[in-house]
Amino acid sequence: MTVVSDVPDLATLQRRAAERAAARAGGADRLRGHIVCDGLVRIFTSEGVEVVALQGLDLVVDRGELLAIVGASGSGKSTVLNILSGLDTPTAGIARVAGYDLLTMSAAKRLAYRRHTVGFVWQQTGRNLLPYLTARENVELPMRLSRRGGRAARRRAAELLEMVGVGYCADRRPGQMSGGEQQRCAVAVAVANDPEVLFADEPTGELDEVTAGDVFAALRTINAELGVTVVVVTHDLQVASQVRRTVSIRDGRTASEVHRIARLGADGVEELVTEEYAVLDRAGRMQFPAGFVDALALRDRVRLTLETDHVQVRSGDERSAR
Ligand SMILES: Nc1ncnc2c1ncn2[C@@H]1O[C@H](COP(=O)(O)OP(=O)(O)OP(=O)(O)O)[C@@H](O)[C@H]1O
Repeated sequence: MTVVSDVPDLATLQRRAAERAAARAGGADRLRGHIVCDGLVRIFTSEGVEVVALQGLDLVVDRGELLAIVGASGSGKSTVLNILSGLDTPTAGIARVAGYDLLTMSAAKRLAYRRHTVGFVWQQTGRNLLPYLTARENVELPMRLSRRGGRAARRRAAELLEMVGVGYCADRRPGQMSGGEQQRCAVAVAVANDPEVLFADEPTGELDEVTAGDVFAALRTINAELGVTVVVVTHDLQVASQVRRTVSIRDGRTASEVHRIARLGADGVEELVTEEYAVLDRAGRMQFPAGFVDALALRDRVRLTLETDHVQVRSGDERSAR
């Protein structure tokens, strides 16, 4: 069993996660679209005022992926996560996770979905762990509640704590552990019942950079070793260096994606490169990264020219066009 300190590089983890996920799914051809959001809309009404939190969000996450959703405060990140985790219902659109239709699901199915298909890690450590139980007892608890107690549960709890690098905390209560250790323990609790998908909402929001890195290492290990699809929501833009794909949300829509991919460099050595993509929705709309808009002072209208293999975008300002 792999422990956090032995974690291999991102590319190796990516391959391992894909292999484990394919094994879970029953073949590599069944990996596509573990999570699908299509034209997802969520409108809140409070005191007669409508707030459009999501306005046609598109997102596809494959089985076994490790994905971060980033965005400024109020961009709609928590709204997406609440919908995907079955806590909230969308107003319109498509939201499907592991074959469950989150719009039409009955209350009984929703409960089963939340108990067995998905796991959660929340920002507040107090929401993840019971303070009067040890780390091992916290991890055992979900299994006991699902009638999977006994020696097997004890063994799995110990293995999971080792896997996320806090095996040495097994007999400590949360109050005797650091914030980072508690969050890694929370990751073990979240996957105790072997969910297909793990959602984490700002899991490192209360941690410093180094400790946050340990928590991400734990999430990567769980993703690679168990083949669990992992979706992390955060406002921390630095997170792109910790995961393979980062989706950025702006104004309730998918704005752009950053992919980290392994490539062979000129010297024959494998290197990780970062590529940024804008997301085109079905109506052909896309959002430019804010940095591009600022750099060229793009405003209101832009001039488009179709070339043989690309589209050129220039300022629509007559003076700068001359
Ligand atoms: N229950 C609600 N009632 C009314 N408006 C809401 C509700 N929940 C969210 N909103 C609004 O929807 C928009 C998106 O909120 P959301 O919490 O998803 O953003 P976020 O990106 O997670 O922000 P943060 O990083 O600050 O948590 C915001 O304008 C917010 O005020």
